[in-house]
Amino acid sequence: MSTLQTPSPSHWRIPRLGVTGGIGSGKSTVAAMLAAHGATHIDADQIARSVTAAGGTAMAQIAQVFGSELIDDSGGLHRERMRALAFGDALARQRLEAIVHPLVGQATAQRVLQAEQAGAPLIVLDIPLLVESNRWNRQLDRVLVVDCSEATQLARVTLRNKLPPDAIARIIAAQASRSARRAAADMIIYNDAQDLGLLRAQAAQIAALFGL
Ligand SMILES: Nc1ncnc2c1ncn2[C@@H]1O[C@H](COP(=O)(O)OP(=O)(O)OP(=O)(O)O)[C@@H](O)[C@H]1O
Repeated sequence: MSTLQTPSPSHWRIPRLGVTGGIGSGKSTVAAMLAAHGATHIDADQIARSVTAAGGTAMAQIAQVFGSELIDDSGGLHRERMRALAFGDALARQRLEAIVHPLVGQATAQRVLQAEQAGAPLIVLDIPLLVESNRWNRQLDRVLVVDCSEATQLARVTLRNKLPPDAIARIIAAQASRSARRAAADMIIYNDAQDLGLLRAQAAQIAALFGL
């Protein structure tokens, strides 16, 4: 478990809760449940998709560095080629991340500011690669990890994305291990049950910890 950092009263601000977990763990579902209790949900994945959509802030740089090969017909990032590149060429992945991640960070910071100005009681940042990247640590007050077995991840992602098992296994292997994720957690929800009611009850307990 990481050390809890309580801001001093003079710097007191709206709490920021990072929610993370492996692919298919249920983090977006939990974040949406917390939003139903009144939290503002900021989705880093959705922000990453918007900066790499046609006209997105990352696209000019991506075209400059990678050429037209990574651009789809609409002018956005060609996701299928990007995935193939990212899994086959570590250097290319790093170059792409060096373009995209700072822009996601900036857009996220802007959304946080907007949520603070709007007086949100809790800001939930849904960040798939929170543990893999060390850029978020200092911006979060607490980290909630949604954890489940690889068998559960495989079953859920097979159902949702219709991806073959070996492709899902590759994604799981490229992400942080369960133990690394749990070591970064202040709170953990174990989400192996196929039961949204149970998950909702756990999310309600977390929301209550923040006074929601
Ligand atoms: N406890 C549960 N009971 C039933 N279905 C669940 C449960 N938890 C998650 N799911 C389902 O599993 C799928 C994956 O959940 P979700 O999208 O929240 O995961 P995620 O961690 O955000 O995944 P990704 O990283 O791929 O975006 C969804 O279809 C969701 O409805």
